Amino acid sequence: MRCLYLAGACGSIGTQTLDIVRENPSEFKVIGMSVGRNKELAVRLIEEFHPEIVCFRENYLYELSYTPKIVVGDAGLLELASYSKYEDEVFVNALVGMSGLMPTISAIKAHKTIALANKETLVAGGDIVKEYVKKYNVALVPIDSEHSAILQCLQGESHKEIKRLIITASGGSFRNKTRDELKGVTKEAALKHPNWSMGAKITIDSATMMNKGFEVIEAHHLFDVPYEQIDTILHPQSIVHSMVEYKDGTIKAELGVSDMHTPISYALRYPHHNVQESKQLDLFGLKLDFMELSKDRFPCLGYAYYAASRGGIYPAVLNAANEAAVKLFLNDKIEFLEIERIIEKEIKDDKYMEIPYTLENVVSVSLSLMKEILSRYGVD
Ligand SMILES: NC(=O)C1=CN([C@@H]2O[C@H](COP(=O)(O)OP(=O)(O)OC[C@H]3O[C@@H](n4cnc5c(N)ncnc54)[C@H](OP(=O)(O)O)[C@@H]3O)[C@@H](O)[C@H]2O)C=CC1
Ligand SMILES: CC(=O)[C@@H](O)[C@H](O)COP(=O)(O)O
Ligand SMILES: [Mn+2]
Repeated sequence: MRCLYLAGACGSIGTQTLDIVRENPSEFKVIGMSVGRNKELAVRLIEEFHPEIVCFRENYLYELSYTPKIVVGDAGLLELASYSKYEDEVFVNALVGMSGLMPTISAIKAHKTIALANKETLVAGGDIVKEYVKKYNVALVPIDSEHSAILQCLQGESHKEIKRLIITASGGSFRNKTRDELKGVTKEAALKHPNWSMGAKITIDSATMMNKGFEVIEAHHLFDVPYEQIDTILHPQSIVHSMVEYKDGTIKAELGVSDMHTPISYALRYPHHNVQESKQLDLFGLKLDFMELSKDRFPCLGYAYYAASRGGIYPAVLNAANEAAVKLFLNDKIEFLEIERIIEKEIKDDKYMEIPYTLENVVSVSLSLMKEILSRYGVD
């Protein structure tokens, strides 16, 4: 029995993780969960899964039929991640944003396997997280669909044979628009992803292509592949979830329907696939297009490579500026194109070069930058 600690249980990845637990009660048990601001959903999930420890995002009064250990807020997330009683424990990080970094580190210190959806963890603190992974000798398994695909394509292969990783991108909600047509696009339109149903932040990240930039950084850390060997390609159907090209010309790809249950299930069972049948891809009539992904059309992708090349704290600055800018866009404070302008200004600023890359600095610089950008527009 794998014992799960699920942070972000009420979100898109969180609820899909719980679908898998619900269908496989002999394989998985939820020992802990963190719930969000949707009180009704939070209570429903707690009553259904009866975790021993629950982290509430805010300090409301909840009426429950039993008495779990209750913890609250950011400190509570760390308690949830550190709580440990069982043999085979997995911390599923389905939080969104910078809030995912410290709980990941606490869970590593508690010797838990990490099933990671929260890509911001690796964008902001990749090298530091990897040091902890090594020191505590835990497994870090990606949930993100592209990285799940790459992980599968790398099974049994040796690093020296890899030519490049090829990460596929759908193009997001505005993929058919020119840059001129992006002026004045609405939040409602931005939130309509063509292929995946996901939380609001990642859907906007997909529309700006920052999601792909983050995935390049995430892949670099997960698979120890240099940035020069990580490419992206436009693939509007999101059927090929990513590929690995080998030096002998072989390309391995992972294909499937656009359903996050599959990569979540693989991460929970790694290195095994689910033995029960789920949604199958219909190979007849399958149409697969691949096109160049232009950094002129999608500058955020270029910003991610640029921040990565600057190294040190710059990927954390990229992440924090993006997180604040997306929040402003979702709060109707800025236009869509302002997101990339806010990010560009920060990553081109030389002032961050003097800041040593430590965990403390990653957290403090990120939080103060987010606060500063939000305060420019009167948002907390
Ligand atoms: N959704 C997807 O298909 C995919 C997502 N990912 C990545 O997975 C992560 C989760 O994404 P997704 O599920 O879409 O996001 P959602 O917004 O749907 O869910 C995130 C959950 O985390 C909770 N949360 C956020 N911040 C905090 C905090 N500070 N303290 C406590 N709880 C918090 C939210 O609470 P509340 O309910 O109050 O908002 C919400 O329930 C992201 O990093 C995303 O990039 C990667 C690949 C695919
Ligand atoms: C499902 C998933 O992994 C998302 O990160 C997805 O990749 C978003 O799609 P695009 O960023 O390719 O639009
Ligand atoms: Mn992805």
